[in-house]
Amino acid sequence: MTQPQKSQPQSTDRIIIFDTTLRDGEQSPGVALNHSQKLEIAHQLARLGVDVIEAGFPIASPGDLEGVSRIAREVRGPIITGLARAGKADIEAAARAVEAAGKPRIHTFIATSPIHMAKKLNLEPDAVVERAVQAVTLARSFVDDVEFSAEDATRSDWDFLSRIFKATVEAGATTINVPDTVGYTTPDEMRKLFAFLKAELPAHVILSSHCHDDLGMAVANSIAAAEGGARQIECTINGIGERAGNASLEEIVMAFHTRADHYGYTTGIQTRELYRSSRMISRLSGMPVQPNKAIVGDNAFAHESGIHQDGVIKARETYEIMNAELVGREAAVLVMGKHSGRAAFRKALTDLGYADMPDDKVQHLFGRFKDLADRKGQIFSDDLRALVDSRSDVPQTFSLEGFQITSGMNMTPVAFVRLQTPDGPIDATAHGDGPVEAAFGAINKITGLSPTLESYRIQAVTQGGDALGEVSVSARHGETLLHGLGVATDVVEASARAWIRIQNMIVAGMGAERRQGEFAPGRI
Ligand SMILES: CC(=O)SCCNC(=O)CCNC(=O)[C@H](O)C(C)(C)COP(=O)(O)OP(=O)(O)OC[C@H]1O[C@@H](n2cnc3c(N)ncnc32)[C@H](O)[C@@H]1OP(=O)(O)O
Ligand SMILES: CC(C)C(=O)C(=O)O
Repeated sequence: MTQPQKSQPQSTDRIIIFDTTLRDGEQSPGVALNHSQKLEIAHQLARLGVDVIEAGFPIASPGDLEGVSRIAREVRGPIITGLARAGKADIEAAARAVEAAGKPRIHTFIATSPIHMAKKLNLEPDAVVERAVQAVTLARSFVDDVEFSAEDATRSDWDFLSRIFKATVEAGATTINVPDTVGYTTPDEMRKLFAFLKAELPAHVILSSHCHDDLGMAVANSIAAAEGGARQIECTINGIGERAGNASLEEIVMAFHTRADHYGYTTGIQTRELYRSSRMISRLSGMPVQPNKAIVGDNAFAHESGIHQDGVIKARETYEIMNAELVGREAAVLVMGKHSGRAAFRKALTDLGYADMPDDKVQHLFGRFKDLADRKGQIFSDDLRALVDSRSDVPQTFSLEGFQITSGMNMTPVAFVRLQTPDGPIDATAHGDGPVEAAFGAINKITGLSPTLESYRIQAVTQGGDALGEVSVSARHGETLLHGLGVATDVVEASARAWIRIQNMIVAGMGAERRQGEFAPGRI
C-alpha cells in the first residue's frame, strides 16, 4: 500500500510576524478605531507576541498621528512602525509618531507597477527610483530600522523590482517588502519571485510579504513567499483589510504550527491568545467573523454530523488536526442537529446528567430528537432537557382545552384559560404584565401549583407566516428544576403547553415536593 510521503521541514528559520491590523486592517470599509480602542488592540497584539505592530498612517490625520504616538509611548515589546508615502511630510510625520517607541521603524513605500507609475503617480520609472531612495535616506536620518515597500510589486517588472530594491537597500532600507497589493499573484509565482529577489539582494536584507485576499489566496501566497525566502509576513487578525482583506495572521501561524513537520518555521506568537485577539478585533471593528472561518470561526471546532461526532468521541484526532485549547478556545463542541447520530446523542444525555438512562429510553428519545431536529435545526441543551422531561410517559393530568387572550397597547393583558382536569373542565382568568404571564397565572389558578419561572426561550422552528413557535421553559418547584417544551403556531399556546407540561410533571411527582392542592397523587 502506498503511504503518504513524510515531509521534511524546509527550514527552521524564525518568521517575523508583522501585524498591520491597525493600519491596513483599519482600511476595511466602515472601520474606524478611536485612540483608546487602538491602544487596547496594540496591548493585545503585544501579548499575542507579534514582532512588529504597524500602528497607523500618521500623515492620514492628526488623530492617526496621535494614535500611533500613544502606542509608541505605551506599548513595549514589538517594533512600532507607521506608514509613509515617499515624501518629506509623510516621513516626518511617521518619524514624529514613532519617536517614543522602544523599537521604532519607519515604513515607506511607492508603487512600481507600470500601471501605477503611469496612471496614478504620473512618474517615469527613473523618477520612482529616485523618490524611493530619497524617502529611505530621509527615513534613515530618523531611525535605523527602515522598511521599503514596492506597492503592486506582483504586477511589476522583476528586473525593475531588483533595481529599486538594490537602490533602497543601498540607501539604508533593512526590510524589503513585496506586496501583492491587489491580490493577483499565485503561490507558485510568489515562491519564484521571492527566490529571485533573495538571489539578487544582500543576505542581511529581510524579505517580507504583504498579501491581499482578492482571489482568496492571501494565506497560501504568504506561505509560498516564506518558501521562496521571505522571513517577515505582514498580516492582520481575522484577515481584515482593504477590499477582501489581508492574509489572516491566525491561519498563517497555525499552518506553521500544525504543519511544523512540513514547514519547520517558528514564530513568536502565543497561540493561546489567538482567539481572544480575534474576538477583540471583531468587537472593536464591528466586523463579525464568519462562522466557518478557519481557527477563530464559531464552527471551526464544532462537529454536527453523526459520523464525525462518533469519530471525535472515540478519538478526537479522527476529525481534528489541532486542539481548540491551543488557540485559546474551549474544547471542541458537538453540535446537536438533524445530522447527529446515536453516539453523540448518548454523550449529550450523559453530559446533561442522564448517564443512567436505559437504552430503550434513549432509542425512543432519539426518534423524537430527530423529529425535533428536522423542524428546528440546532438543538440546544435546554431542548434536550425538555425532550427528556417531556417524555410521553408524563401523565396528562391537565390538558389545554382552550384559551383567549385580550391584550393591546396601554391595556393590561388578560388571559382566559380552560383546562381539562380529573374533575372535568375548569376555567380561570388572570392578568399579567404580558399575555404569556397572564396565561401562566390562569393555569396556576386551575392547577393550584405555582412553580417559579427560571428561564423562557422562544424560537421559530419553521419558516413562513404559519411558522411553528417552540417555547422552552424551565421552572423551579421546591428543589427541583423542571423543563417543558411546547410547540404551536401561536406562541401563547406553545407557552401554555410548555407550562402545563411542567405542572403535569410536578403532579406526577417527578422529583417535586408538591404544594397542598386538590389533585393528590393518588387520584391521578
Ligand atoms: C496599498 C495601500 O494600502 S497604500 C495605503 C493606503 N492608505 C490610505 O490611503 C489611507 C490614508 N490616506 C489618506 O488619508 C490620504 O489619502 C492622504 C492623507 C495619504 C493623502 O491625501 P491627499 O493629499 O488628499 O491625496 P489623495 O489621497 O487624494 O491622493 C493621493 C496622492 O498621493 C500620491 N501618492 C500615492 N502613493 C504615493 C507614494 N507612495 N508616494 C508618494 N506619493 C504617493 C498620489 O499620486 C496622489 O498624488 P496627487 O494628489 O499629486 O495626484
Ligand atoms: C503599502 C503597502 C505595504 C500595502 O499596504 C499594499 O501594497 O497593499
